[in-house]
Amino acid sequence: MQYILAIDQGTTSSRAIVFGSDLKPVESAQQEFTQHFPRSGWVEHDAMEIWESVLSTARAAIDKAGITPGDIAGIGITNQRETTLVWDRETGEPIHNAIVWQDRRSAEYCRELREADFEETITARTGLIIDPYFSGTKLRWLLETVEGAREKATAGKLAFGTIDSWLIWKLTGGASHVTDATNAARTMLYDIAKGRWSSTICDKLDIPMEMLPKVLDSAAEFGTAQAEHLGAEIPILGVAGDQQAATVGQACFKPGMLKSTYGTGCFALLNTGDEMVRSQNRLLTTIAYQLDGKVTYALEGSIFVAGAVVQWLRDGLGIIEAADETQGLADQADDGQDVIIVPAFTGLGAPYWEAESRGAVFGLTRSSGPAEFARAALQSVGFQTRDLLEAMQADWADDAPPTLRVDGGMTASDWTMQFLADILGAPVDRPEVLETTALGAAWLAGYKAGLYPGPEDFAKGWALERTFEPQMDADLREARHAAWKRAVKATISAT
Ligand SMILES: Nc1ncnc2c1ncn2[C@@H]1O[C@H](COP(=O)(O)OP(=O)(O)O)[C@@H](O)[C@H]1O
Ligand SMILES: O=P(O)(O)OC[C@H](O)CO
Repeated sequence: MQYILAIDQGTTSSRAIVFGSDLKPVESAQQEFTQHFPRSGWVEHDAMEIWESVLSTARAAIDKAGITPGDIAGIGITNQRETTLVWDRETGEPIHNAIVWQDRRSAEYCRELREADFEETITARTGLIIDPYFSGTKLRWLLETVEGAREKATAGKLAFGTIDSWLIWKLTGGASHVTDATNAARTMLYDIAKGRWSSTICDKLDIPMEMLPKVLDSAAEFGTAQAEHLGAEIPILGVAGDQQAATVGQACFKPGMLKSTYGTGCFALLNTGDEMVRSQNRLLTTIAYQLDGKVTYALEGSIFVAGAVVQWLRDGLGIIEAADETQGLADQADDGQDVIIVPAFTGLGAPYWEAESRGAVFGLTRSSGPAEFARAALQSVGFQTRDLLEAMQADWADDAPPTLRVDGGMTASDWTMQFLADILGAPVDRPEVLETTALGAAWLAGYKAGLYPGPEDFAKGWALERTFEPQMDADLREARHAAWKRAVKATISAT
């Protein structure tokens, strides 16, 4: 038994990576799947398509690695978080498409909850703020909207899950309905201090608790994948939301360590140890990981659009064919123009939390073109990160600003990483392994299987590929950031 299979089910693609006993990736496979946008601000996924993409990438990675499935000691699953699914326990059929984390359809209900003065109750228990981002109000929408759903749910016939729960259910042939603490922490239904589902919140949102999964540690026995799926019975031993798995993969095990992941969105997590830091700056308090029954907390800043702005250049505007063309274009942009894109396509996340804002472009001239759009798109990611980190430093003031460890698909862009260092005025560390999300999930499973070392020795294996040092003049940096803040303000007031 010398391998671990990591399944990384992301917002735009599913990936499977086989890791060896030395924690190095052996082979991988990846598959994109369909994004459904039925209305403005709505985003859905077909849960069966997700399941099939996971199955086929997992099989392909095992095939490519040329290993015997029986030699896999365990499976680690990491997933896009908050995305909400309800399925029928008897038939195993989803009752509706999955409602994706980016989806804003429950914005109106969130406003009602806030107006009913329920935010304090939610924040005190879950560490979150009221926003359509989290699963709770999406789940309520499904129960209210899908015919017969509420009656069936009350009768215990329906199961709710985030994508980890769905994949475990499918892999185990319906034997396990479970999740881990990091995923539970994103539902807006879970009490992160008490470590259990909150009946107060479920009552208020009218969610029958019968439909909620059992919550386990991030390294635990989640069930056994049936042989018909991957060629052998394989235990599922590690589960974490993708941002938490990246925190683990970046070996941010000590309080004060910070990572930021650039995929579809961008998520910065600061390890706060056993302290549940309550943000004064509209950041989230969440669970970083739960090992051996012990919870480690984090402060999180969540940005909904990072790499997605590059996808928009490609799919929406058609000005590039591939993401990596953006940096060449950005280099050609006219220094005399200051085009700013505020990519609030699905509202603004931390620290603004403006669910109903939509994107805006500022500073256009007759000669603004693809190069200026590409530069503004990449810069928007740096600007948003600075807003997050400023909020984080205000909440975690007694320490020196931590070094930022970055990962995720977009960190392949040197241009973006250099601008990030410039606008932060601080160094940015990019590790050798950019697939830290999958690595984190693999480590959780391998740790549970006894194949991988404990956190301290695992952390020693973290290797730096490159540090981006800030080069921008300080006055220019502040002027640029001030222009961005004005653009955000104007975007919000245009809602
Ligand atoms: N060279 C690049 N320059 C800019 N953006 C990139 C580059 N490569 C990938 N991206 C962006 O990174 C994202 C993919 O990252 P990934 O970590 O796979 O995301 P996810 O897990 O959310 O599906 C896409 O949104 C893509 O546009
Ligand atoms: O799929 P990603 O990597 O953009 O991550 C999505 C997050 O988990 C949403 O909270």
